[in-house]
Amino acid sequence: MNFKVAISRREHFNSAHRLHNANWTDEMNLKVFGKCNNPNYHGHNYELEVKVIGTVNEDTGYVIDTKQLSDLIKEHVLNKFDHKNLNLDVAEFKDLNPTAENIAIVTYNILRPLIEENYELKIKLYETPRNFVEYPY
Ligand SMILES: Nc1nc2c(c(=O)[nH]1)N=C([C@H](O)[C@H](O)COP(=O)(O)OP(=O)(O)OP(=O)(O)O)CN2
Repeated sequence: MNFKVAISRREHFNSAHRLHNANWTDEMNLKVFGKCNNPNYHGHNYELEVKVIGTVNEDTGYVIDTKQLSDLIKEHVLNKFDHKNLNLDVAEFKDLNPTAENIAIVTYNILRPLIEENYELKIKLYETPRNFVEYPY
């Protein structure tokens, strides 16, 4: 029997960032991004949920081992983002605004090749307890 199940792993990381569009004036940046444009950067305690949807393996009873999923996230995402300045330290955000939306897309693109091809992958990222994004939607 092919049972399709979604399994998720939650991790967290702390990063600094600044929302800024280099093609705009300072005034425009301040108008659009407000306090998030502060040149001194600011930090968030991000909560990351990685969901894998696939069929349950009859031998293991797993879609994917959560330990394996956690290790993948830690090695490939958290090592890159945790306790880093996203604008300055992370190559993916050199020319990309580190909004919650873009962090979720970058996370998806990092993990997608590492998850079995015929499994679905979904990212949910909480930037604050009240602001979160989902990709793909
Ligand atoms: N579409 C987006 N909008 C905003 C983003 C984003 O990434 N995508 N980011 C920010 C800020 O970086 C940050 O998330 C907002 O911080 P803050 O206002 O402190 O957070 P809260 O909304 O949770 O705090 P309140 O106290 O509820 O205002 C802004 N917009």
